[in-house]
Amino acid sequence: MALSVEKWVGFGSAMAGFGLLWSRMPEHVHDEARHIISSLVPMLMSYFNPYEQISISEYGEERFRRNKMFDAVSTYLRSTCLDVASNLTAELGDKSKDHLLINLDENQEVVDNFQGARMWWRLYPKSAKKWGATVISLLPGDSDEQPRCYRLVFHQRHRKLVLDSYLPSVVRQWRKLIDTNRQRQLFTNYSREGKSHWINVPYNPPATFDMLAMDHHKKVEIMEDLNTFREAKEYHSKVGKAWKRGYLLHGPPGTGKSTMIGAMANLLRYDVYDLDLTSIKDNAELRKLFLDTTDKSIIVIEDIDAIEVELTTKRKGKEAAQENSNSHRVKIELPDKNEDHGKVTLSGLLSFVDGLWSACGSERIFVFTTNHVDRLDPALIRRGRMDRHIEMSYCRFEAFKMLAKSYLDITEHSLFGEIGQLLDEINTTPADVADSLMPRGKRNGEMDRLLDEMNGAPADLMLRVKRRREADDCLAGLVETLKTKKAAKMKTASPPMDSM
Ligand SMILES: Nc1ncnc2c1ncn2[C@@H]1O[C@H](COP(=O)(O)OP(=O)(O)OP(=O)(O)O)[C@@H](O)[C@H]1O
Ligand SMILES: [Mg+2]
Repeated sequence: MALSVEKWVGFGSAMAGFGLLWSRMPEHVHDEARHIISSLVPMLMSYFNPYEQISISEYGEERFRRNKMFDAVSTYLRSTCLDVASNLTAELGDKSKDHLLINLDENQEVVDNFQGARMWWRLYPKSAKKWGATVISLLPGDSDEQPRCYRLVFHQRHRKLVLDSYLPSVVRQWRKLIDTNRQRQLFTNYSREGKSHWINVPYNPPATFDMLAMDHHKKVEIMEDLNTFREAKEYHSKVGKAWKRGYLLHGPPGTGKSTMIGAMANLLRYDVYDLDLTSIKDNAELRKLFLDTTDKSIIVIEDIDAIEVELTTKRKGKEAAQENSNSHRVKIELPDKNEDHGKVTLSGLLSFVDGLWSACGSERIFVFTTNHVDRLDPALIRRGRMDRHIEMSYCRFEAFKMLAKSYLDITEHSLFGEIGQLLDEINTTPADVADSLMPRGKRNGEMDRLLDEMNGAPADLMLRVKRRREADDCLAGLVETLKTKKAAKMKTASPPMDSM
């Protein structure tokens, strides 16, 4: 069938050539005959060549810009038609060290079926010449050095199907595939010659919601909220709301706020933009940075309280400001009269969170973190602006059990009761507990002796014994740490003897 498609297309080219020849010799032919033959040529052409084709060049109109449709077709064919192809190419992808990228080789033809219609695809090499036939060409110019291009051949009765359904479905599937396979990026802003830019690095945060130690119901609620947000494109357009969501994560240092951001990025597979306000000159720069962010991203401003303190001090007057003058806090200020020129202002920031500019771009999540929620300006945290306020708190027994499962792979132990009680009595952060649960690999004479005695036992049994011993050590160490903290707390709580 492939051959016959080529034959028909070739025949069409011959007919087209004939039509061209005819148009070049008008003076030798009677006008009326010329008119009849000219109108017959297209009919003959479509009779003899019922196939049409679409070319999708590797580069767009301006030559230097890659044609995304070409990439869409490559990805689509890779996922649907490789099984039937005999000539393939292989290269190492940049996603991971062993990630193989298999593609169709040049000149390899494959057939795809779409709603009962057959589609013939072929990748033409760089210097391929144009075909004749009826061409809807996306290929620019007439230069001999044509870039590589895919040619899609289909029966002319399927033209509408191809243009209205088939190609859009190729693009849809491509977007879905790149969404799941894409390497996520972590962006941060920096300033060069007075201008702000984003730089990025590949981002694979290790944190997941599974390993996040916090109240289970709260965790499930947050995950559901994020999943609902991701699916809520139509809802947002129906109610006329920008498709964005604001989270305020608050709690003492080491309670998992940054870890939660990584877990969110993992769950949604979004990029993260870590916005450093200290290096932004003014609102115009801030706007530029926001406009440079992409959809499906989390925009993070950490320690927003540092900004708010400055804001509050400015409003409270110079005295209070002086107290904080040697702090490293960010200069975000309310626009005093006409003073907003040359500064990043709170209103400038808020215009992106839920003001006029928030409608630019969609599927964005804003996350602000703070250690001091009480210091924040109500304007920043009012409901509707920050959709959810999530408190990350000290480690209690339930959170501890999650950490023990992640770090030591245990769900019960004789010390659990004592640890639970101590955690109720003193405020310890999950970061501190996690630190105690990390096996230090320190030498343990008793364990070495035991393992020596077990010499010759199955390897997995030895490993289990080793793990169990490590867990014993870590939990005993945690009990010690917690007891020391409790003693210190009691000492500060009770008045010194000489004051009695
Ligand atoms: N809730 C938690 N669940 C699991 N691990 C946690 C949790 N909280 C803290 N950790 C551990 O402690 C480390 C520090 O936590 P993280 O940086 O997320 O705290 P934070 O709340 O962002 O602190 P800060 O306010 O100082 O920025 C993490 O790398 C993680 O290993
Ligand atoms: Mg943090």
